[in-house]
Amino acid sequence: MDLMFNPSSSGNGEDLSSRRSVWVNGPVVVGAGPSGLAVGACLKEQGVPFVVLERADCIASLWQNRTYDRVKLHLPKQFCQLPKMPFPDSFPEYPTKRQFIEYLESYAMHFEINPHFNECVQSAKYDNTFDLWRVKTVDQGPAGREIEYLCRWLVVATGENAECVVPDIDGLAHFGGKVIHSSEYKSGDSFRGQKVLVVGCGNSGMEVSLDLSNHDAQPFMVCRNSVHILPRDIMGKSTFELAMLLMKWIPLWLVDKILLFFAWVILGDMQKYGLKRPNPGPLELKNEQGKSPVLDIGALAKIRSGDINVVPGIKTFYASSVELVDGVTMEVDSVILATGKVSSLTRMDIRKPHF
Ligand SMILES: NC(=O)C1=CN([C@@H]2O[C@H](COP(=O)(O)OP(=O)(O)OC[C@H]3O[C@@H](n4cnc5c(N)ncnc54)[C@H](OP(=O)(O)O)[C@@H]3O)[C@@H](O)[C@H]2O)C=CC1
Ligand SMILES: O=C(O)C(=O)Cc1c[nH]c2ccccc12
Repeated sequence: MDLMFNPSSSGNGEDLSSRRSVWVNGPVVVGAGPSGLAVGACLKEQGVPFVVLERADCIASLWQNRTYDRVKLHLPKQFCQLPKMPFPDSFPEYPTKRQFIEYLESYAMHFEINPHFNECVQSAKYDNTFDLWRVKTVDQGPAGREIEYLCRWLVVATGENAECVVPDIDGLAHFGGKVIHSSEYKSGDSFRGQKVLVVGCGNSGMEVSLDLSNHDAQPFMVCRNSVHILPRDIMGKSTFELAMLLMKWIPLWLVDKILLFFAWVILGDMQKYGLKRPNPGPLELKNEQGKSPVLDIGALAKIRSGDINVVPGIKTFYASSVELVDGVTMEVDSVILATGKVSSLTRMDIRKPHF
């Protein structure tokens, strides 16, 4: 039987060398992003042994490898800090990418969380016979070694942004220019002087378009549908904080009306620029469809000034141009797909216990 309990590892899953099955005397946590680290810190404080499995070669790989250089948290730091260790006082209200990563690294070090890197979870199945989880991983290295972790508890902390959404748009394969997903975008520096089609108008599409414009590129941002744009701050307070505060006292629909009133006063009517608002309010939309409102950090001013152009949905790509649903065809040099990300839960085969 390949089930090998390993008392010498004292439940921390070390000393695996050639073994294929490892007993973890506590939970297995999948993912070493902010949530996985937070779970690890809380378990550590309680003296519960655990193992964190991470497919990348570092903690917080989304932040380290799949965000652009100038990104900042767009919610104030008090809403983004992890349990038991606040952000340093010296950090600004909206920490930069570098600061956030620095904080997460010192957090992992402080709580002595040492994830098993380069181990990608393929499946997690609950074995009703033995009353334990069987978590299968594949090493991301060339050997592709497989390990099965056996544990009684499983924490999946793989986040909502694990996999890039790359839509199948007509003709895109024939487009001759550069095509990247927004998660590969680092800076507008390499797009100077180019006409760049940014597909999608969520927070990524808006922020990438702003960054492109700040680097003397000419962004065209596709808004095929509608989007809620809110100011990041309202009268010196973050919109998020204001929304959370109001929600304690008044119903969600009324908070939505208040947010939209402030958005209208501060940002004006954006419809004339091709940015229609969805019918449900911003909080209702987030609650019911998980769609985040855009928090404006400067893109709207660029849209108003004509430095960023909003265009409708895409019909077809050609070798060096794109045809839009309104019949207009325009030459573009590059395409950035700011079309979102999804959780990796559907890729992982997770079977819960049946009682
Ligand atoms: N500074 C920060 O903190 C930042 C935070 N984020 C967060 O990351 C998460 C992901 O954001 P983001 O990457 O913007 O993804 P989103 O899922 O929020 O937005 C995707 C956008 O792509 C559009 N889209 C998808 N497919 C197509 C298509 N085939 N043609 C045209 N448009 C298309 C969607 O339009 P439709 O609505 O019609 O489907 C939508 O506008 C969010 O929670 C966001 O708040 C992102 C960037 C910066
Ligand atoms: O950061 C995100 O992805 C969000 O969705 C933030 C968010 C959720 N609900 C809000 C209400 C007002 C402002 C921001 C948000």
